[in-house]
Amino acid sequence: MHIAVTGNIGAGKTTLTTMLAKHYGWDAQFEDVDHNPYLEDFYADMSKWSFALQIYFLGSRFRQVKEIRESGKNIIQDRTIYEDAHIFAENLNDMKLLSDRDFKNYISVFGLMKSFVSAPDLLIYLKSDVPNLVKKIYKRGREYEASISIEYLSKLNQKYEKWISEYTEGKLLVIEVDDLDFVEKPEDFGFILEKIEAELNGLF
Ligand SMILES: Nc1ncnc2c1ncn2[C@@H]1O[C@H](COP(=O)(O)OP(=O)(O)O)[C@@H](O)[C@H]1O
Ligand SMILES: Nc1ncnc2c1ncn2[C@H]1C[C@H](O)[C@@H](COP(=O)(O)O)O1
Repeated sequence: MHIAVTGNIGAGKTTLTTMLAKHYGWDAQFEDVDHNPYLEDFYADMSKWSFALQIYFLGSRFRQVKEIRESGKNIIQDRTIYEDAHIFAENLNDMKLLSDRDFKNYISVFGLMKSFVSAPDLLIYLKSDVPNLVKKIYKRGREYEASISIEYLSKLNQKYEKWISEYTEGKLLVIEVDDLDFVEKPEDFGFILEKIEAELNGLF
């Protein structure tokens, strides 16, 4: 079984993925952030590094897709390949930080890869508003993310809302996380587990 956690930067994906993997004994797949050779440069100069970063994330995410297909294990994944294309690359193109020529090139490679990608059995969307995302990004304290603007996060949130409203590839669970503290409050984590189990009924 393949479960994926989706949502904007700082929504709580990595935290929830870690907690669910521990709770259910699933294997977890995380984003390539700490050893990412482009991320810090990207935040310093988005226009210069956007194409290189998108190609890097696409390759790294496709490697995960391949592992999920081949492993036969229960896997929970922190962010999907769809988000790279439909949220981040598209938004960078809208913001003129990724040229039309590079975006077309990227989308043509993504299109080829897409035919090998199966949607997760369950997609869990962590919905959060921009002020809360800012607070959580600040709490996490990655220095290079200090330059992330409200405008950038708002545009990403709009893309997420549109993408989720049109998502039909598999089961979808939307969790509004702004009033939940699943890190500190066991009852909030319990609330999320109940929702997941209701969706998974029939998949196990
Ligand atoms: N629901 C929550 N309540 C309180 N703190 C949270 C919550 N979700 C995430 N956090 C905190 O916010 C920060 C960012 O969370 P993280 O899981 O890294 O987000 P993401 O992977 O979506 O970018 C972390 O410091 C985490 O502990
Ligand atoms: N495809 C991407 N393009 C630009 N930036 C991306 C992409 N995928 C992830 N990121 C960034 C956003 C954050 O700074 C880090 C980690 O993501 P997070 O949502 O905090 O788990 O990578």
